[in-house]
Amino acid sequence: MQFDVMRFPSYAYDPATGVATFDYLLDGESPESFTETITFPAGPEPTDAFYRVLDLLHVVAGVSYYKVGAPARIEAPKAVTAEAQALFSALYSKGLGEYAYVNQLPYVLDMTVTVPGLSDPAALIDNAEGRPLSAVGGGKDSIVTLEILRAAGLDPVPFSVNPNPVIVNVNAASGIPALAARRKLDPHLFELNKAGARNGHIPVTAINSLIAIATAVLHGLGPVVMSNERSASDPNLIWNGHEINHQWSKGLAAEGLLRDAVISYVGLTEPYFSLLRSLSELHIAQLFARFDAYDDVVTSCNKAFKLHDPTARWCGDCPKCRFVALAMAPAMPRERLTRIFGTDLFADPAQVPGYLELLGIDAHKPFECVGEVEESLVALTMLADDPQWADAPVVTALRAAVPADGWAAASRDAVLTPGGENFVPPAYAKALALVL
Ligand SMILES: CC(=O)N[C@H]1[C@@H](OP(=O)(O)OP(=O)(O)OC[C@H]2O[C@@H](n3ccc(=O)[nH]c3=O)[C@H](O)[C@@H]2O)O[C@H](CO)[C@@H](O)[C@@H]1O[C@H](C)C(=O)N[C@@H](C)C(=O)N[C@@H](CCC(=O)O)C(=O)O
Ligand SMILES: Nc1ncnc2c1ncn2[C@@H]1O[C@H](COP(=O)(O)OP(=O)(O)OP(=O)(O)O)[C@@H](O)[C@H]1O
Repeated sequence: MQFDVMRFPSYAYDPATGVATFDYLLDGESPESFTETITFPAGPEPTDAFYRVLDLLHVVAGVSYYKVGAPARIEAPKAVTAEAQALFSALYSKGLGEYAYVNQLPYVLDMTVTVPGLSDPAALIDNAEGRPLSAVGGGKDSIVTLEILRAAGLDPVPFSVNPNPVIVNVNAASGIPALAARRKLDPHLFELNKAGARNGHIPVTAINSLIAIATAVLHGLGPVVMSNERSASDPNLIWNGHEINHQWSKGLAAEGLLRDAVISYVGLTEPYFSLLRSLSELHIAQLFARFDAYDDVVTSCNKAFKLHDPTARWCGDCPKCRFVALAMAPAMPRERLTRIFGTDLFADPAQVPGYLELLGIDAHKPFECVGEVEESLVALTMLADDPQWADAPVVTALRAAVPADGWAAASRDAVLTPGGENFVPPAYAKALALVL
C-alpha cells in the first residue's frame, strides 16, 4: 500500500459522554481513513488545558495508523510549540525504530513531522500539589510505585487504559478506587492487517501517558506518575547507525520530550515523571518482594495479555517471565516465587536457551520489556550464592555457560545503587528515599 502523506483531519470531544474521536488519513491514490475512540472517565467541564493535551494526543496516537503504509510525509494539523514538534518527530522515528527494523524501512528512522507553524508557550498552570495519578499496568513496577506513594501519604489515584482482568485484580488488591479510560482502535486497521498491510510495534507508553495526563487535567489532579525503570532506556541493537529500542517510549529521552512538550504546550508545571527511573529492574523486583498482598494477581507477562483470557497470568515460557522470575528469585523464598509464577522455571532445563539470551550469550536482547544483561548476570550471581537456588538445574547450567569475562561485567553495586538522570520532583524523591 502506497501513500504520499499522513494527515490528521480533525478530532472531537463530547463532555457529556467523555468520548473523544480522533480522525486520521493516509492520503494518496487510494487513501485510507481511520477513527480512534478514547472514552475518558466522566469529569467536570473540560478546560482549555484538556483540549491542548488532546491536540498532542491526536498526533501521538496516529502512530498505529501511520504504520499501515509509512508515507514519507507527516503533516500535523495545528501550530504547536517547538518542544511539541520535537516530541512528534521523535515518536514517528525513534518510537517506530523496532517497526522500521522489522519491516526494513530505514527512512522511518529519520522521519520528521511538519507543523503549520510554531506557537508560543502556554500560560503556566501550577498542578504540582494535586493528588498524583499513578499509572497501573498490572505488573510489579506499578505496584511498587503505588505502594511508595501511599506509604508517603501522597494519596495516589490508580489509573489504567483499557484495564484488563489483571489490572482490575491489582486495583482490588490495593483497595484504592481507580480511574480508567477506554481506547478503541479503528477496526478498519485490523481489516487492513488481515489483508497484509504493514504492521509492527508502536510506542504505546507515549499514548497511554498522554491519555493519563488528559485524565489528570480533566479531574483536576496532580502529576502523572509512571513506573519506567532505568533499563528502559537501553537499546536492543544498533541498526543503520540508530539505536533500536523496543521500550523507546518508556525511556528517559521520551520522558524528557513528553514533559517538555506538555510543559510548553499545555502549561502544566509538573505533568509527568517516572518515580522508578533511577532504579534497575532487579532493584524494583527486590522492592516488590516487600508487598505480598499482590502475589495472587501481579502479572507482567505480555503473552498472558495477548491471550485476552481473563484467567491468564504468567505463561512461564517467554523472555518477560524468565527475566522477572530471575529478578524476583534472589529476594524471596523459592516456594513463594513458584506460587506467583505457577511453575518453578529454574527446575526446567528447557528454559536455559532463553536465559542465555537474557545473559547476552546468544543473540541480541529480545524485543521485550526485560532488564539489562548486567542485571541478569547480577541476579544469577545472587542465586549462585543462595543455598535454596544454587543447585537448581537452570542455575547450574547458566553458571557453567557464562564465560569468565562475563562475570567481570556483573557489578552488584552498579545494579543495586540508584543512579542516572531522572525527572522526579523533590517531594516524590523523598517518598522514594523512604523505601531505599
Ligand atoms: C500485548 C502485546 O504485546 N501486543 C503487541 C503485539 O500485538 P498483538 O497483535 O499480539 O496484540 P494486540 O496488542 O492486541 O494488538 C492488536 C493489533 O493492534 C495493533 N495495535 C495495538 C495497540 C496500539 O496501540 N496500536 C496498534 O496498532 C498491534 O500492532 C496489532 O496489530 O505485537 C504488536 C506488533 O509487534 C505490538 O505492537 C503489540 O504491542 C502493544 C502495542 C502493546 O501494548 N505492547 C506492550 C505490552 C509493550 O510492548 N510495551 C513495551 C513498551 C513499549 C513502549 O515503547 O511503550 C514494554 O513494556 O516493553
Ligand atoms: N494499560 C495501562 N494503562 C495505564 N498505564 C499502563 C498500562 N500498561 C502499562 N502502563 C504503565 O506504563 C508503564 C510501562 O508499563 P510496563 O508494562 O512496563 O509496567 P508494569 O506493568 O507496571 O510492570 P512490569 O514491567 O512488571 O510489567 C508503567 O508505568 C505502567 O504503569
